[in-house]
Amino acid sequence: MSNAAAVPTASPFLASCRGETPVHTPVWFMRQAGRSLPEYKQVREGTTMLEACSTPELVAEITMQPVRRYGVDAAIFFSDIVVPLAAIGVDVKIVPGVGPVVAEPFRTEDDVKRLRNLDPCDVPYITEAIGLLVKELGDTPLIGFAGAPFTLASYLIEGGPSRDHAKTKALMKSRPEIWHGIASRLAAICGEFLRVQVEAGAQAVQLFDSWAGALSEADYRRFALPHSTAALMGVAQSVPRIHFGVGTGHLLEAMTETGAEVSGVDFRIPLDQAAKRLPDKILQGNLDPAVVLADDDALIAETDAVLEAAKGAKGHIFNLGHGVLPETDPAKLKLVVDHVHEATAR
Ligand SMILES: O=C(O)CCc1c2[nH]c(c1CC(=O)O)Cc1[nH]c(c(CC(=O)O)c1CCC(=O)O)Cc1[nH]c(c(CC(=O)O)c1CCC(=O)O)Cc1[nH]c(c(CCC(=O)O)c1CC(=O)O)C2
Repeated sequence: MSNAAAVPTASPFLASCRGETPVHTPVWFMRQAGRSLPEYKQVREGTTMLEACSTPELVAEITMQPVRRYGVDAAIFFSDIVVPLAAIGVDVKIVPGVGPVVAEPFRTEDDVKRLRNLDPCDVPYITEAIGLLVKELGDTPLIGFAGAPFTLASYLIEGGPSRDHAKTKALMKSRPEIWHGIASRLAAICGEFLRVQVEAGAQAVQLFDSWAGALSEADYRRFALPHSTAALMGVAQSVPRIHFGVGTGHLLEAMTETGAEVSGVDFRIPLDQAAKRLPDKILQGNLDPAVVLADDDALIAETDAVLEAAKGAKGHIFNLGHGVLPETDPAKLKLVVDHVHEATAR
């Protein structure tokens, strides 16, 4: 970590990431920008997701929309986990209602060579968009992000979203040299994608291993952990790193071995249990995104339950336990932000 850690920060989010005591519990939401906001749908008219991600002015506007509307303590860069893959020439599309779809799945030794290193000049729009955002965000930190090697590899090998990741697991076990060839190249690509964002002004990063929960602990340690560790290594000495996965209650300890300073917890495990297992970790989460669709009383009660459960943690960043659901009413998220700030003001 750079010596910036020695200088107290005005940002409750960065203070929490560093284990310092913030003026209130910071709150932001995964997928806070995007389909749940009417203003997002307006600006996205007529552009594909990947076109939007490579248009700096659009990325900056979309990233700012939830910051303006909610007063969250951090912005997350509006991009997507497949952006670096498209940038190096992989034929990947994001199909609305489906997700990332890869035209020619990766399955053979020759396919490994299709993954070249990412160069900053492949993604000039990332540097430009973050340059615009840093100016507009002022004291609100920007979180950069990347998808983790296992999750990205699953999209490349399966050819799109998958429930059982069967082709990925079969390849792992029958051709481990192909698996590690693909995953190690993805780790280098992810690491460079994170580094470019930090270089441009992101003050924290999050590595999303959305599908790691599909692995047993033994398989996670053998096939995923080394590559997630490599992906995070590139920004280890510069900014706080958050590592999050879905359905990863059985992997909490193993995922901390990537070196990430903050552990993202999904909504399936209470934060007091996570705190007992990770006593020296800052925890992020973990309201169930579906609860945001409940009535206000239930929503506040569940928000208070998350805050109560987090009291035993070394530090807490309030978030959902997965991304904001597209059908979410923005007024509900505003209610959560204001309540968390009021309930935890020091
Ligand atoms: O249709 C649109 O307008 C774009 C939808 C959209 C995408 N990335 C996006 C957005 C904005 C938003 O979430 O509304 C934009 C996006 N994708 C992501 C992030 C980072 C974050 O979650 O805060 C963000 C930025 C969110 C923000 O700036 O607030 C990361 C992402 N994309 C993806 C994944 C892995 C996964 O969820 O499968 C993940 C990891 C996070 C997670 O687990 O939720 C892949 C992906 N990209 C995308 C989709 C949605 C496809 C669909 O259902 O239409 C999907 C698959 C899915 O979410 O089920 C496209």
